[in-house]
Amino acid sequence: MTPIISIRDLTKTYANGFSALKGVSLDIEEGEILALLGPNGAGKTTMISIICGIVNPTSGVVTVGGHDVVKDFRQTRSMIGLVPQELTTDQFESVLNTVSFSRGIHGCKANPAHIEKVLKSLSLWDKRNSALRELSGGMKRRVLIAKALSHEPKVLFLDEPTAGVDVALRRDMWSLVSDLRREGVTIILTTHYIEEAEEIADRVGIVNKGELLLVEDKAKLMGKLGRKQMVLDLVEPLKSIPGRLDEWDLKLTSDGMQIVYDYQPDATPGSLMALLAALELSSIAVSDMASRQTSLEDIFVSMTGEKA
Ligand SMILES: Nc1ncnc2c1ncn2[C@@H]1O[C@H](COP(=O)(O)OP(=O)(O)OP(=O)(O)O)[C@@H](O)[C@H]1O
Repeated sequence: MTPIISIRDLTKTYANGFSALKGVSLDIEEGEILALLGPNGAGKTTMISIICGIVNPTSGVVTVGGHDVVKDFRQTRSMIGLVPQELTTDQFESVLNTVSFSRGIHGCKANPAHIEKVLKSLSLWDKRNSALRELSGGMKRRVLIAKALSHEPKVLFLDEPTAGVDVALRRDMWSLVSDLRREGVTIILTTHYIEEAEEIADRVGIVNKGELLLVEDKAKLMGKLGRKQMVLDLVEPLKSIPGRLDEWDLKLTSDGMQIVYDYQPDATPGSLMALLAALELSSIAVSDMASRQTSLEDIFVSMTGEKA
């Protein structure tokens, strides 16, 4: 399948000499949800801004729907909806005018029915005649999304869409994302909330210091890098782990009341059962046990050395 977005050897060096992107290549398939994760300053916004034609690349080629984002700017821009981090629109304009005007800017014919549908889906219809400055922060965010959807884009970029928004808006946003995806819209989001990426993305890309460290199907990534941890609560405190349990590489908590076992389920099938049997043979009684999957957060921290 031809990717809807193709990025080849993309670099960006800003005027002050700072190298924000150092050779990124990536294909984004039509209809997928891709989450780009990375610490502050990793280069995510720079990458999005280049695809959207707001920032010029230093070198490399980016195409959207087969069109070059620099040479065919108008064509590529009309296919894209961008929800930026901040509102930069005229604060005195009404919600309805702001969103309708945005559709016009992208060269689309007026379509009041579409604008009404978008405003209703974002619970903004009742506020359509209010000036932007009269809206709460969360409602302004909704306007940003409405603007991005005004011209029925094939690709939607959400740059930190849920930073600082309340639970209700976050929930609405993700249900909107699911609806759009069902309609075939390709969605690329940047987020610091890894649980969000874990929940909604098909693929996850990790960006750090201007490089794309990996991009991988989310389930595969979790399978490959994800590990499990089993915590066993002991009936009696243990001074040290007996030598006969060496093969499991166990850790004992400082109070001696828990044994922690890190393992990769696929790589060592049956090892958990064998461990339980060996514990019994060593007369170590277990009162309870719990397992936890290594999260995307753990994977992210291990790759970038930073918290998201
Ligand atoms: N106009 C500019 N001139 C110089 N440096 C810039 C400019 N814009 C961004 N940068 C730098 O490029 C780097 C990448 O910034 P970018 O906004 O792309 O990161 P990000 O991954 O989106 O970060 P965040 O998660 O904080 O939004 C940062 O170090 C930033 O300071």
